[in-house]
Amino acid sequence: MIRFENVTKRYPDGTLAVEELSFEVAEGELVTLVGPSGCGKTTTMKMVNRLIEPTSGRIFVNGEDISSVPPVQLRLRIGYVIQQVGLFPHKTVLDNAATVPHLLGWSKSRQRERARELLDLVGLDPSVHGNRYPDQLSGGQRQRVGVARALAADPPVLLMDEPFAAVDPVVRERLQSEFLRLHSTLHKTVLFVTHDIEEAVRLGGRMAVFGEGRIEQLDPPAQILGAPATSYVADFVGADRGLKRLSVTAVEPSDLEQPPVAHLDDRVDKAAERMREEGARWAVVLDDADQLHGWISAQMVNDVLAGEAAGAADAGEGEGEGEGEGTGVPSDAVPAVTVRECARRMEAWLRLGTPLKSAFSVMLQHDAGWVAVLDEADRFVGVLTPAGLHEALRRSVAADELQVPRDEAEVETIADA
Ligand SMILES: Nc1ncnc2c1ncn2[C@@H]1O[C@H](COP(=O)(O)OP(=O)(O)OP(=O)(O)O)[C@@H](O)[C@H]1O
Repeated sequence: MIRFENVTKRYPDGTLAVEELSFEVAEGELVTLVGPSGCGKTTTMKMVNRLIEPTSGRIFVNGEDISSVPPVQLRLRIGYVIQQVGLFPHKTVLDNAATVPHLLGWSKSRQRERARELLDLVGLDPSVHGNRYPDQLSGGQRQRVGVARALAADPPVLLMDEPFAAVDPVVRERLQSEFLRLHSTLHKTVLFVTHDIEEAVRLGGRMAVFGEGRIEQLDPPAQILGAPATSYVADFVGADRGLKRLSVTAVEPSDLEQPPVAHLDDRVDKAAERMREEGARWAVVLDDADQLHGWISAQMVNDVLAGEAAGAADAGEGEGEGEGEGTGVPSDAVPAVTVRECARRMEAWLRLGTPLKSAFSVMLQHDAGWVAVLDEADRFVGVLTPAGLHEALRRSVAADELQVPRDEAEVETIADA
């Protein structure tokens, strides 16, 4: 959708901002451009809508060499969002959002309708915010209007230059999530410039790490963090790249452990037997529909059984029956207690595909040594433990290096030595 062919930009004062840049962004792809200040990210982006003309080389948008497309016409096809939104202060939010449809000569009612639709899409209520002026909005709301305006004429390409840099971290994270949601439904081709590696990692289907005037690596974030192509990239993404990688590595079935499973209506002594056989100290408890209910521990079961046995022994005293082993009562005198009566609820769960970072956060939040993992249909598929999480991360790095699926990557641990 966007293709750079040997593009160089030298400014009139001799500064070489971009040198022999060649790369391609596929239709519907979101590529983040990240790198230190002055490395040429903005120059690269502004050449796509001809705010800056290359010194040499060619740029294609949707197969068309843009040097032959008049800039104004080109810009109507390319949405553009910048850090200092640049909303017209004397125009209402609705009129700002309708800027491009207005330029395209749409009827007034169609412009309005589209502006309302877009405001809604970016999470602003048109009936509340539509008639306000930009200075009556928060910074985050202004950015949303900027995104709405860029999307109004449904351009296939979106250029975003540090669009969320001026808002506080909490609002930024929310805007990022909303933008990801938007991107997953609208499938625009997006070039997104940012200083912030976390943002580049979170948003980018691929991320382009810029060195001086050139791309050092253009790969999915997980690969950049796991297998940086050069020492420059490794330094740039930082020594904590393993931690950053947590947010782009998804929980997969091969990361999970399979503890014993008990159902609510099972007898606890049977569940205890299963735990004993598998050498486990606890079991996951599922309901009749195989959905997560919670857990039981061997200790909880033993306590219940001992309590029931003592009760039965009291009730049986003086009746002259034979004694059962250990508990002092006949085993068939122990009433059938079900798992339902001693299971505990478990709230710590997540879905397959959740990033490991969120999995870790759920573990910490629930103070749990494991979290249950469910599939799309809410069926229990296994548990993730802290050790499993660590191994998942290491295997995903190894898998990227070997270019194999994660479940085929093996890693050695000190415990194996
Ligand atoms: N109009 C200009 N004239 C001369 N040099 C320029 C001009 N605009 C940018 N540059 C230089 O070109 C280089 C690349 O600038 P550019 O703005 O593309 O970098 P950037 O990676 O976007 O930086 P930042 O993250 O700080 O915005 C820098 O050295 C910059 O000083």
